[in-house]
Amino acid sequence: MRFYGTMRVNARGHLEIGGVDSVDLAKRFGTPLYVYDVELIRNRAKSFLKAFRTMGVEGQVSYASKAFSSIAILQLVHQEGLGIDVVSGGELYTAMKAGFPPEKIHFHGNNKSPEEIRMALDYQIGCFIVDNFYELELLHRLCEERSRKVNIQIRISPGIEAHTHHYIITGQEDSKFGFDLGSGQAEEALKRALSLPLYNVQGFHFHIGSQIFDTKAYRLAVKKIYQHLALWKEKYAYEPAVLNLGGGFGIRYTQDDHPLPVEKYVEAIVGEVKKEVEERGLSFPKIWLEPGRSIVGDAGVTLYSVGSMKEVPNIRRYVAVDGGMSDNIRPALYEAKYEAVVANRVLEPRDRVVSIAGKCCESGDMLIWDLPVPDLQSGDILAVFSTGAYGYSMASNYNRLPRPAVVFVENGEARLVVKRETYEDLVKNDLPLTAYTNI
Ligand SMILES: Cc1ncc(COP(=O)(O)O)c(C=O)c1O
Ligand SMILES: N[C@@H](CCCC[NH3+])C(=O)O
Repeated sequence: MRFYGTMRVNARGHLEIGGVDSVDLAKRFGTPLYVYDVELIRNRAKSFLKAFRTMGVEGQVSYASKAFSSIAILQLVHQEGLGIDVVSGGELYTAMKAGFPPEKIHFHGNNKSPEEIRMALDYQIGCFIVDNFYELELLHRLCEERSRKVNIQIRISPGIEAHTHHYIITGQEDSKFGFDLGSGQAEEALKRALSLPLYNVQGFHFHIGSQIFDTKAYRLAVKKIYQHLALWKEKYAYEPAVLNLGGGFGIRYTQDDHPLPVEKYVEAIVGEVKKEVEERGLSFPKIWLEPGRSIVGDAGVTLYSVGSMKEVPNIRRYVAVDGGMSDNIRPALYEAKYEAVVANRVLEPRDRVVSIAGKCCESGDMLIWDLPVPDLQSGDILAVFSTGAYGYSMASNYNRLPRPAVVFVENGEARLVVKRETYEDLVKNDLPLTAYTNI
């Protein structure tokens, strides 16, 4: 097992994160528990910003808050100088509750409701990423209603298939997101947007997918869009002030993943844009990125307590933990792979192989197949790595399991940032049959 960030093994042979013993964390806050290495999050945010500075270009880095949204994480990324992207009224509300400056928020989504749009207009957020013709008209109508002019970016689907799980590619032609580039939809969207007086068309956005390990698809997408930008300058005298390339930068879940340092993505993207604008005599736009997973993904670790075990003779040993698909749906949804250690016995030889089952009533609720471990006992603490992105944010109350607590650790201190849900939380919106029939 390769440790990273502030993780290490302490003198008790326990996994330590942010200078705090993870076994103590499990005792103090209970399990399952999401633990975030704050220093690692800060460093990831800094690396993106530094990469732009090193390249000598203006960049905006907006954390994709769908990866993990809570008041504390948004305050943390704000401290580090990032903007954010939100995709729903709920994410926007969380950002406003966190005191996030509205001008540094931009709003994504392929089906923003009129209520969500009005809310964003009233908060005076920085930019709307317009996804489709319906929204192009709707947003403008609501701008008229509120007498407000807004910044927009046009989301393009560039027709690129990035090499990743087919559920998380988004830039291909046959996609629910954005205006298709090849068929002329994107041009039509630009033409219409330019004719609408309450729009300031900042530029274009694309996001080609998630958990991408090379720079090829980004470079290709830049190349593709510039073929059109040169033409659009001639036809509409329009050049984008912003080119937003979304997120998608891969992280390490297991030893088979070999992510690039974030600087490499920034270098490749900036390099490609520079080449294109120089060749075509266009002006250099401000480049925006929207990393989610690469900011918080490997900074998150989930701690579970080991409970029951079952041996299927000559086949497999199942070890069940006190969480599962309710706090991490990714193995069931994407066949996502994870690595883990026994946090209270990290240095012991890992001479057994077991499969880690969740506690939900689904055969598919398996967190890790074939994990090497020491001889496990009920009560051991299992630490699953790289759960920081799309773990808590995709958690559910399936089987009426309360969602875990979330703790930030830094410099030897632990801070509770999301309370564990209670059974009372689970029923607080339920109404008895009598109330229901009276509505
Ligand atoms: C529009 C957009 N931007 C940014 C992201 C963040 O992606 P990632 O977490 O892979 O960096 C996503 C999610 O895939 C997205 O849909
Ligand atoms: N939720 C996904 C990725 C999709 C991101 C949102 N466009 C994951 O866990 O990997």
